[in-house]
Amino acid sequence: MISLHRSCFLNNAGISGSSSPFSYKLKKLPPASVKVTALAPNRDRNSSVLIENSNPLEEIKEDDTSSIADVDPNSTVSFEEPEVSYDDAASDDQLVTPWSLSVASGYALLRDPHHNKGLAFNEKERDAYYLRGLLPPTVISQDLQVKKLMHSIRKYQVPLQKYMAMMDLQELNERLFYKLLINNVEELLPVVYTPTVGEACQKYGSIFRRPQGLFISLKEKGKIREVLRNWPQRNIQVIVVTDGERILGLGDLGCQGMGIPIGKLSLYTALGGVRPSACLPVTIDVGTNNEKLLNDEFYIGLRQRRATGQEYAELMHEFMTAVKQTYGEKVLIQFEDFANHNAFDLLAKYSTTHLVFNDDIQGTASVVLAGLVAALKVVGGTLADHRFLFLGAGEAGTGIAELIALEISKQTNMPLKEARKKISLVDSKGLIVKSRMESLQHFKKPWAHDHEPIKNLVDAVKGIKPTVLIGTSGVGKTFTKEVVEAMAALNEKPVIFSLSNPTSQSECTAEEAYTWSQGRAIFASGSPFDPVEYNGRVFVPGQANNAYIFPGLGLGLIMSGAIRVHDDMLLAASEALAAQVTQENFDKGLIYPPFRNIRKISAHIAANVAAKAYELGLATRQPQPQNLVKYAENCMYNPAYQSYR
Ligand SMILES: NC(=O)C1=CN([C@@H]2O[C@H](COP(=O)(O)OP(=O)(O)OC[C@H]3O[C@@H](n4cnc5c(N)ncnc54)[C@H](OP(=O)(O)O)[C@@H]3O)[C@@H](O)[C@H]2O)C=CC1
Ligand SMILES: CC(=O)C(=O)O
Ligand SMILES: [Mg+2]
Repeated sequence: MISLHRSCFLNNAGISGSSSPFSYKLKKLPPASVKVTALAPNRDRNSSVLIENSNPLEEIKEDDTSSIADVDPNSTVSFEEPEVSYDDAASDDQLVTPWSLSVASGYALLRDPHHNKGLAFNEKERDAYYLRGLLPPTVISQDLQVKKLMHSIRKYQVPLQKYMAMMDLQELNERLFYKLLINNVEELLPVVYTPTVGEACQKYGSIFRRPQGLFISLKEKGKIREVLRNWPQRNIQVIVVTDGERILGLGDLGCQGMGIPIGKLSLYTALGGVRPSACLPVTIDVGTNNEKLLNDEFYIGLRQRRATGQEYAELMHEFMTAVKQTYGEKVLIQFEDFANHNAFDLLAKYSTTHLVFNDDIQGTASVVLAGLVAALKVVGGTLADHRFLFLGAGEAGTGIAELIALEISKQTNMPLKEARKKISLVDSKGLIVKSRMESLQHFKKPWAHDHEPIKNLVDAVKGIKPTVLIGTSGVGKTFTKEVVEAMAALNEKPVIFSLSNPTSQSECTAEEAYTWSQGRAIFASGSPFDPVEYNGRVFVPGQANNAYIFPGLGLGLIMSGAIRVHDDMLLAASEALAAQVTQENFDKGLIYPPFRNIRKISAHIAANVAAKAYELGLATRQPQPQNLVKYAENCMYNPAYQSYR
């Protein structure tokens, strides 16, 4: 018996030229004779790779379990016929082998999302791969397919329907999904990402169809390496992992948080060019404290309250260890949407042994710093000349605050402790001040300044007199008219960021920010808002979302073979992003470049991050490419269809 794996079938590099959906050259055999059963996926470790690898990012190891080079590429191959061809041929009391695999051709090829091209299969391919009759006679281009799909997606009125249509497409035809997303990124980002992904997570139990990532629950304790081996791809380069406890500003969604890693990784591919087969979404399920979900008959996760303490730590540790053992030291792990009582500790624990970063703490910090640096061109002064006030002192709030302080300290040689004094934070109990020190969580302590206690935000604005107000509270409508007016009374051009997601949790809307400040606010938000017309002028709000940063940051880490994430890399990412804002953008009120240029932006971010990795001696890919921007662009996955020989 032969074990087969589809990741080996095709070079995923997105290069033009021809390849075959078979990874070996089969002499023409009818589809039935190329059907095989596998003992279990990928247990055979003694193989090497047949296909030429032209993507510098695609490192195929000698012992890559996903290849089938032990099959003579020039021979006519006959495979053992499966005892049971189809699972549904078995009666209830018969045992079946659930992992029978078929080589992609004919009907199966049309159902293989990695190789399916639908009506774009040309005449030759239709002959070669037994597709005659399975498709109507028309052959159309990928561009026409994109046009047609956009047409149908635009017909849906309900965002969740658009989301489901996109997920269906991803499961049907992966390249078309990415082509569509890349070509229409500004229109489709709110569909596959915030705000719609939030609703999708809330309803994930009802809309769940097929697994798009790995669920690792307490039931899998002691078996996580086995679970990782069940995933069909081997050359994983990026993992986004959540435990679902703080999904956007929507709270604990347990196992249904899976929508977030899936969405983030779609952006790794579409925005950052990391190939889809290198991406692994993971949800760690330790239960949920969400009563509504626990009582929901359609809930798909463990029906128990969250495990904590040692039980939680042990599962996470087994996961982190298994990931490194399975994919090697250079696999990037992005922590996403963990609650802050775990997020900071996990980051501190694993940042010295693994290539990890926390997107909510560090990615967010990098994107916001970029927006602030760009905003200085409009409001004037240096970072050190400004005063910053945050509503929300959790992961995003303290993460951003720390990176701003670090940058001020670097720019001015001011001690970090001094730089922090320019930044104040308000949490659910009021301004963070020294007198609260004893009861503060550890990540808030550096922000406990000498100041009298203040209970509410308006009074904090009046007392601190900030030039910049940043919302990271996860609570909508907290930048009231009074708050925005207080900012506008203090500043000619108040900088106001409402970062909380999804839209329902935004501290204020773009319209509110512009209207209440009489069109003077420099505004950006975590979830997108439409342009606003105020007093005959159109303001285009920027989207201050870590989606600008993590795809390029990840690409830079991968392409340099970085082994650790360093704060200076976040500063490098931030600097590259800020440099992409043009005068034309500023003229429209934007402090971020438009997402439609995101692949170019990501290439610049990746190059800056990689350069920093080389400078810090943290890069292992040698020699350093001369032109890192070009190198980044060449590394990027291109979703154009490949021609099959
Ligand atoms: N735009 C972007 O790219 C990103 C946006 N976010 C968004 O930021 C929000 C917060 O995320 P995160 O920092 O991880 O969450 P955390 O839970 O870590 O922090 C939330 C903070 O807000 C405070 N808070 C809650 N309610 C209030 C209130 N009514 N008044 C004042 N403070 C309040 C909490 O106070 P206390 O500590 O007292 O409980 C806590 O300090 C989320 O909506 C998330 O979607 C996050 C990451 C990236
Ligand atoms: C954007 C993001 O990471 C969040 O809202 O959590
Ligand atoms: Mg997040």
